[in-house]
Amino acid sequence: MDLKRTALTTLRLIDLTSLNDNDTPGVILNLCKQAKTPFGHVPAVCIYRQFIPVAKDYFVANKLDVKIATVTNFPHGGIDKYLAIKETEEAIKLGADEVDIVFPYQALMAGDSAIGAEIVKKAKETCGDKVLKVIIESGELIKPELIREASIISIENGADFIKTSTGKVPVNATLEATEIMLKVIKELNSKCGFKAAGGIRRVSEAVEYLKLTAEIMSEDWISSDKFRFGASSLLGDVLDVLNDRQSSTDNSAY
Ligand SMILES: O=C[C@H](O)COP(=O)(O)O
Repeated sequence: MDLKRTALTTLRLIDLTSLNDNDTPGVILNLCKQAKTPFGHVPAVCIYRQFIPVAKDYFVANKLDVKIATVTNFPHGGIDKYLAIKETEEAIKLGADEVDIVFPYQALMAGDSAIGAEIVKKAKETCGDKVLKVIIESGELIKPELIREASIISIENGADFIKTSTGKVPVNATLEATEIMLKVIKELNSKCGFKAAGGIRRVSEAVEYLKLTAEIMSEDWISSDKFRFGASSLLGDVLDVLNDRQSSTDNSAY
């Protein structure tokens, strides 16, 4: 696939993200305006839940089918299940189409796998037919066996997607974690999707994730109902490539 086609594929997989403490309704409105480009629109925006109404109003008024994702139990993946579920309920009430919940990864590292299973199960019950993505924070889990375990627990308890990272820790999406997570999805013969998030800023990086995913799952598997990039600045590079401003560092394609 040439670089432009790869950029177009990438565009159709981006959860365009703004999760900053200084976000305002104006910042989020601006993000929503960027969701539609001359080359098509991204599948979703990912924002804090207090901004869901702003985004919803904008997409409804502009008749745009861009999903609204938000985050809960974010970013630390605490073990307070009541809080995690209350936040998830609030998100759904506010109109979220997709909830990205942080798995209690620190509890798992300390040997407690039960709380993760419980939170994911209850969160999926709360989401109903809305999409639940479970952020396992693979860069903190570090060990392959823990990344595997968090992925398995999430999938077995109802995750619609497993997601690498919050974007708020030193190590975010990596190809190593991606390989482990995709192999779990495959092994379990699961319908679960995958989201690589945090630190992916260029088409030349995105292409490596697409190549790996095509190798493990197949090229046909890669569509927005199964694969997403969570990214705050990847769209800029995608548009540079599509507009012939070709800023992506190399000519990788897959
Ligand atoms: O879920 C998405 C991440 O928070 C975005 O991270 P990024 O700002 O490094 O692209």
